[in-house]
Amino acid sequence: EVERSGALSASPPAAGAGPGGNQTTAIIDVNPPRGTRDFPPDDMRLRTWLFHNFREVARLFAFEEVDFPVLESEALFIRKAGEEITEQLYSFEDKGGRRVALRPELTPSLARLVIQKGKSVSLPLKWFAIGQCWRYERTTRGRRREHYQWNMDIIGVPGVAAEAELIFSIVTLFKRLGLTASDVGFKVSSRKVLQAVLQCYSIPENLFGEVCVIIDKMEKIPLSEIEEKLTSIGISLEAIKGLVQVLSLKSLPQLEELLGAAGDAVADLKQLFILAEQYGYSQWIHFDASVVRGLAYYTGIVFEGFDRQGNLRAICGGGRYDKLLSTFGGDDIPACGFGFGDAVIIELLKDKGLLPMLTHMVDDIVFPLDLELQGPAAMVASTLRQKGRSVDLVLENKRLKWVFKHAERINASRLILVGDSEWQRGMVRVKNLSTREEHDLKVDELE
Ligand SMILES: CC(=O)Nc1cnc2ccccc2c1
Repeated sequence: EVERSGALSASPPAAGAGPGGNQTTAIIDVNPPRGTRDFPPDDMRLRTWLFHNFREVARLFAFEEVDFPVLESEALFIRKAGEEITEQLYSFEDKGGRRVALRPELTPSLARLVIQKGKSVSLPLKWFAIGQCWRYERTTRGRRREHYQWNMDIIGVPGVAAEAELIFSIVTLFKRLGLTASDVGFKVSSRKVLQAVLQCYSIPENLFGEVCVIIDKMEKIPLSEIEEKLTSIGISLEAIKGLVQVLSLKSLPQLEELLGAAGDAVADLKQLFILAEQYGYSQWIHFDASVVRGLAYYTGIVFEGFDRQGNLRAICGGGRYDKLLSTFGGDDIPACGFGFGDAVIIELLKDKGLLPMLTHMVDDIVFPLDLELQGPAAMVASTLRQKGRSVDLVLENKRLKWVFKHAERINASRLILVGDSEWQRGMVRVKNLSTREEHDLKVDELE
């Protein structure tokens, strides 16, 4: 059992036999830091498979991949709306006295890059990124402190056609993973609904973000606490009643009745549902006024992907954020996007028996039958590699029994034996490991 007292053990053992002899070798905690994960081969294959599907969908939708530093200026994420994501910011002061943070999300970095690029990029932009995001979660909840997020963003398109396309890109991903509209769906609403209500109770615009963040906790904390938080930021009881009422609406016609067809909240939503019909994914989405999402910067359509069984947290979420770039000092550029985490989707696929069986596969094992043939064996390996075959070259003097066992473990298709008598004739012995058939081949006949 490895010492679990932090990274280096407090009481190192007596002088170890480490290099230099007289150093004491501290016991390193071989587990990753709390809330983080390693990706050994099996897990890495699953992650690579998932990210390959993210990238394939992005390619189908003609999005370009971008990336940013995992470390950003803290200022990028400081928002006064009480969001969990900013309260759990993984931030610190670096050796240059700068306030920096491990990014908790990708959207602010994307906004920063768009502004930085300014006129040198032509709108609209369709960019995507897959990046690790961090939070400093009090260990009491034992939740993960990092996850990978797939983000897709459309910058410069003011109309809901952008949101319709983004939601369809997620539908496309779900289909690729084997999920159907009976497994998952999207709840769709618009923050313009809340905006309309706040306006009719003449609540100041600057409270909008905060109200949304509080309302987003509706399902997580008791209504009394919601009311208390809203009251504490100056929202009248009457306005709170109005908010709660509008959030419980179950249909667009009901919403239209309450808000009137005038407000562009209803118009946006109607247009989005018409587009969804035309894309053919209507049965994947429905209006749900209670969807708010917990990020302060959303200004319009918001949506979240959920499992219809209702066992899991949201699979993904997104929306329109038309003001974010201008709050960073950029031009007033409309934008919308979503984030899709690497955790809930895997749990869902596990529940549905849809996880792929991924194994390490190698084309050829090359084995020199004795040490003098290591050189020729390496040449045979590189000939095969030049033809694009993956080759595991046996690097030590192993018994043939071990080589066969090893071939099984790595699912090799062929075993290439380099033996003295064959080599004298420029040949190697090729054993097909599934048919057991074997024959001698000239090296340059190998493919
Ligand atoms: C289920 C899960 O791992 N969630 C998770 C894990 N780490 C995060 C880190 C930053 C922001 C959100 C995060 C969300």
